Amino acid sequence: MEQTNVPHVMFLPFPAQGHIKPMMKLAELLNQAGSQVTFVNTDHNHDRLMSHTDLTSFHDRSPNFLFRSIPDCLRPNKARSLSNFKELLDTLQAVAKPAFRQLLISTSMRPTCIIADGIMSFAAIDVAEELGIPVVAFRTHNASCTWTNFHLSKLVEAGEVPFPDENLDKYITCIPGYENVLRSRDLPSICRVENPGYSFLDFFIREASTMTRASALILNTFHELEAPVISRLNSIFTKIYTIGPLHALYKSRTKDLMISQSDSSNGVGLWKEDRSCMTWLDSQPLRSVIYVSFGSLVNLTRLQTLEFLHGLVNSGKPFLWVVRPDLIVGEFGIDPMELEMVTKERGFIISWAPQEEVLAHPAVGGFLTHSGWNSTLESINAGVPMICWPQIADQPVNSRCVSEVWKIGFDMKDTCDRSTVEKLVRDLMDSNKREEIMKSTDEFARLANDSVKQGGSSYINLEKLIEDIRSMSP
Ligand SMILES: O=c1ccn([C@@H]2O[C@H](COP(=O)(O)OP(=O)(O)O[C@H]3O[C@H](CO)[C@@H](O)[C@H](O)[C@H]3O)[C@@H](O)[C@H]2O)c(=O)[nH]1
Repeated sequence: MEQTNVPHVMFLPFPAQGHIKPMMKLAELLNQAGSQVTFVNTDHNHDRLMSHTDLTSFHDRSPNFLFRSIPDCLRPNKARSLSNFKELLDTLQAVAKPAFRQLLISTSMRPTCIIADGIMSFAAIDVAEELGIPVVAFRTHNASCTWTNFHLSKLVEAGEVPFPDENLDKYITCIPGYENVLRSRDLPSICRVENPGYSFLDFFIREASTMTRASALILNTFHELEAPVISRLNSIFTKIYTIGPLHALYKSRTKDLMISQSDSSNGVGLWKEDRSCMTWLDSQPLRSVIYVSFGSLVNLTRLQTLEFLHGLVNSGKPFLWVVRPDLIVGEFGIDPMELEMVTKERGFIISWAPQEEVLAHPAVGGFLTHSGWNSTLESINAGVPMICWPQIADQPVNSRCVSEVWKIGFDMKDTCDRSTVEKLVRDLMDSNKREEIMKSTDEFARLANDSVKQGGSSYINLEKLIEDIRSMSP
């Protein structure tokens, strides 16, 4: 394989929007700092990304950037949604490692390093070790959930997972630093199992362990938000680069480098954005709108959709609601026309929003979210308080941190009824509770914004990462 002094970084994200998006931002930042980048998606996501990407403007701002793909071996017409997640994970585990190895040995320019998603360690680490290429793990969760995941096997050993009884409000004892924070119900969703051999839990225990063979860890968070747990993570990784919020760091760096951006997601995404909501937002009063989105994976039943709908309408607040097309075609889904009829007066329904821009719009005063980490971080950065309705993965941990640690929102975990939705929307949007919450929301927004400016913690950590990758070059 050819060697040059230009560092070549190969990215391997897990095939989901919430993983690809932050890794793409970092990939572009490294590319703009002089690295050759190869970004490896699955064939399915590669095609989706290409169909929504303005490649001309992309390559104008990010030259020397190659897209490559590997199969995921799921039937082409099968949705890569939550309902097929287990099948996707199974096929990926069967094919990704040999396909990635093949790609590495056939590439004309040997990578200086691989930045692999923490939950793609099964595909990246053995191969990288065999070929002598350093790997840096990128975990797309926050530090709190990453730390929690490193304790999954301890939770099983201690008999705290599977949950010993029906009381989900019991505090967990074996995660240092979280003894008075996390209850059973706040653990990652994979802990809600009947027996510890359950494949998702087993998979995440294995991945957490394999990931520790990486030489360093990248987290999309900022030091000022999670300093205590980041220092605990230093007992596992001596080198940790906290470089979040990455979307904001991206904006800050590209501004400094005077590189133009096309739109909020920089012209790269798995869904096509509908910008019509921006005009609607322009017509709404200051801080009056509640933005509602459950990310790219979470599904709602018809019943849940109706509870949210009535709660929102009864709150009397205008709302902007992202209803993904795949959300409403399911067996229990709701017809978007039906939704639109009921919401006509106060609501605006959209299939995919330019979310970063929506959250930054002055009309938006609150965010009803599933607590995906990207959404949470985007909300923190925009200074928008949250109502959290966590469902899967890291979301229960994130919502607990939002309500109990950072105090920037409410957690409606494990409830879904119209009266709770109505009450929490009113509390968040115009009660004296809002005043309290806004104090910490404003403070964390300030800290997030400072961290991505020149001299800020995330800005400096990105420079360290760039330097460390350069020093790996022969
Ligand atoms: O209409 C929309 C809705 C979402 N987004 C973007 O899509 C991303 C969604 O990411 P996230 O909030 O993290 O949710 P998921 O897509 O559900 O992400 C998965 O991956 C994340 C990172 O690992 C986890 O934190 C989540 O729990 C997991 O569900 C964000 O950047 C949003 O800005 C849009 O641009 N438009």
